[in-house]
Amino acid sequence: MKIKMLAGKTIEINVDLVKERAKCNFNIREVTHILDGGEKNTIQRKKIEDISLNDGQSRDVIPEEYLSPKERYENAVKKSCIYARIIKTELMNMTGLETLGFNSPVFRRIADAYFKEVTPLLAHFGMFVPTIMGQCTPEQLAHWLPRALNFEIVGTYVQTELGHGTFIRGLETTATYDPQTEEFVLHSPTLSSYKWWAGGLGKTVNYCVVVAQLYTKGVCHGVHTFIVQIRDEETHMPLPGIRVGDIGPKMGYNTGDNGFLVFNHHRIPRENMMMKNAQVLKDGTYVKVARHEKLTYGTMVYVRVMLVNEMAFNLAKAVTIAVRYSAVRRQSQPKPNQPEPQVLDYLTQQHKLFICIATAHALQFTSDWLYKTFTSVLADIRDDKIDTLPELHALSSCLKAICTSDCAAFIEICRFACGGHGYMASSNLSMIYSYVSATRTYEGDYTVLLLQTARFLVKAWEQVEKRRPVTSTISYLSHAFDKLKKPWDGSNEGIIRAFQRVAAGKISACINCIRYHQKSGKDFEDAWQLTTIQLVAAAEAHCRAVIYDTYYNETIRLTASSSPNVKSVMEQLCTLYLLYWSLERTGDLLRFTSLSEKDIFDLQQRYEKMLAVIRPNAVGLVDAFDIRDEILNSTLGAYDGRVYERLMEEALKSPLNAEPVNSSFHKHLKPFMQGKL
Ligand SMILES: CCCCCCCCCCCCCC(=O)SCCNC(=O)CCNC(=O)[C@H](O)C(C)(C)COP(=O)(O)OP(=O)(O)OC[C@H]1O[C@@H](n2cnc3c(N)ncnc32)[C@H](O)[C@@H]1OP(=O)(O)O
Ligand SMILES: Cc1cc2nc3c(=O)[nH]c(=O)nc-3n(C[C@H](O)[C@H](O)[C@H](O)COP(=O)(O)OP(=O)(O)OC[C@H]3O[C@@H](n4cnc5c(N)ncnc54)[C@H](O)[C@@H]3O)c2cc1C
Repeated sequence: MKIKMLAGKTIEINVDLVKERAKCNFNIREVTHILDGGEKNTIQRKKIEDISLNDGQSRDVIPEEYLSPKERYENAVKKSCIYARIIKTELMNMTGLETLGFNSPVFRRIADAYFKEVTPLLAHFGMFVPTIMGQCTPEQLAHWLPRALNFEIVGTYVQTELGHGTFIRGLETTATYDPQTEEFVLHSPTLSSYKWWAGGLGKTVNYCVVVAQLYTKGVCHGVHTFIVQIRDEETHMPLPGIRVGDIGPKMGYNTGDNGFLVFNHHRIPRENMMMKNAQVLKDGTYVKVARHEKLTYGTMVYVRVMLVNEMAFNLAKAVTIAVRYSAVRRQSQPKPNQPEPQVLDYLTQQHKLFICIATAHALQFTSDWLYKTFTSVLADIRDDKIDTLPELHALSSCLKAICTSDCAAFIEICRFACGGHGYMASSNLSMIYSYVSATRTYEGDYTVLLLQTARFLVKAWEQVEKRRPVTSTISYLSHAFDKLKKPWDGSNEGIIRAFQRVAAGKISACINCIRYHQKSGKDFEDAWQLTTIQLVAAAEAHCRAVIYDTYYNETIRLTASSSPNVKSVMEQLCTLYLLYWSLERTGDLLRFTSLSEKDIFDLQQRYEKMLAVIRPNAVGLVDAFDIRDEILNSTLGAYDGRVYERLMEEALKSPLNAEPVNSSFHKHLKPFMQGKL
């Protein structure tokens, strides 16, 4: 151990980590600024973290794992109130911070210090408020938004039912307009129509956005959104006509009180229909306002966009833990009479971990780019231009699918990289994994969303065939008609072009397959179904080509004025990313490009050399994510590397250690061992 001063405090730091930090050849702060989107953002983030975390209010006295489900929930509610109060009273009003909004990634970061799992208010922040902002008329906005922002009401987003989550058009809850009383009657006609899953619904919220089939004058107009009060504002008792409760234990999100909701002819005022995109007049006349009917799905698009950023951060947390631990951990003896190496020195360990660092960068840059695209499409929609929406839907769908899926897979690899100790709850890797694993399913399942992107790609292909212009993210499709394969080019640009060729080749193969089935007498829907495995693969290939291109171009742009070593290390990571995926996808490259076996050999050599080049900077690179210990919440990943001390300290908190002999010994084990049971 070595003593070091950090933020005015004296702390002991593991010697190996001290050596690693001394080896780092680039300016860590500079990389932090790039990842934060500029030095100003870093300063602001740190200020917010200081305000929210320095007083220790985020910490639990007893680790959450030792609480009963009820206590865990109650503790999460208590801390949610502290967390929300800080955001509301101390942060949102600070000069320069007003524009951040609830869902700023900075606030999301702090939440991880407060909640090992999630806050029961997650859907209030993440879905209820954004739906109000996106689906209300100005008058409705003036009524509901201040109440929601001030937490006078807390809400959630209630869409999924027992019978349907994916197929929104198949939802069964009805909202039938009654012109006599100028009310909607909400009803759950079947067991499968019971609302299921919404976060915070079980016990926390008193309002919600409900997605239901709208009936007026005997006609069904499809799904629409309604603001529904479900609990009394004073007593919190469920209102008449409402049955509501918690759905029980889950793989994660256990402090999120996901709930069920059943309506028995529950009446709400006509004004509670969210009327920005469609209206029901007092006499029951239905008026469509929006030019695109899928604008009702706007909150889902928003959350899909936000989730890409969420993935970048969660992977950054996991790889910070795994890299620091791998620098501290020593194991085996490859050479006799030599000290045990740090496990980070094993090439296989570098193979597991450096791709995770690179992926966190790739997802961060892609998420920033996607968010900009999202805000520009929102501006278009405000100007009544809706032609950019399909591309945003296609992009946000595939990026949400691939980023959540890759992130979950890489977090699991981070756990593998930490051996047995990675399996300890106190490593925090299991919590991070269970949180991220759900993101692959919610807000649109992986396969379903990739098929949405595939639908867009197939249409785009038809445009390209007709020599019509297409948007920038699919402009590469036009090269698919080039007859000759270009010679293999292993430069970064060459690899990106090769993967665009792969994506175009896969889309082309899908088109051929659909047409083949149609020629053999199948209708389009059946031909589509018979091609779906390939369509998912094509959408994945397209998505990866978008990520490679974005990551590469953003790295060049963002490091244009960086110091030489920062520029180098960021470019090395980007190259590593491209080499990694080239080796992962040699089959595709052999099929669609002129890659040879010799080229694969070269790629492998370059990849392994790149691991060695990055090795001395590995700890510096995870330090550059600049994630405070309170947020990491990990015995293995803390900045000081006191891994074994922390593991032991945490173990001693187990209630089983409170007494030398547990009563079950005398009650069960002893009689059993003595043959008396
Ligand atoms: C937020 C801050 C923190 C973040 C983390 C915390 C998060 C908070 C916690 C969250 C916890 C979790 C919370 C939760 O989980 S909330 C529940 C989330 N649920 C889902 O995401 C359900 C997924 N299902 C769907 O989205 C739809 O039903 C799909 C898309 C599958 C089909 O739908 P449908 O059957 O109706 O449509 P269609 O297939 O006939 O296609 C018809 C046309 O519509 C176009 N289309 C479809 N969709 C969109 C769209 N969105 N924008 C623009 N266009 C769209 C489509 O391309 C097609 O176009 P075209 O080909 O005809 O031209
Ligand atoms: C932790 C968590 C929190 C959630 N929070 C909320 C919330 O706050 N509010 C809310 O409304 N909902 C919420 N949900 C629900 C979530 O949005 C749905 O579970 C999700 O959209 C998937 O829908 P599903 O459960 O109907 O899956 P299904 O659609 O039944 O999927 C089952 C399988 O069928 C496949 N499949 C389905 N349709 C197709 C198709 N057309 N083609 C090919 N394959 C298909 C899927 O790929 C999947 O493998 C939450 C879920 C979880 C896990």
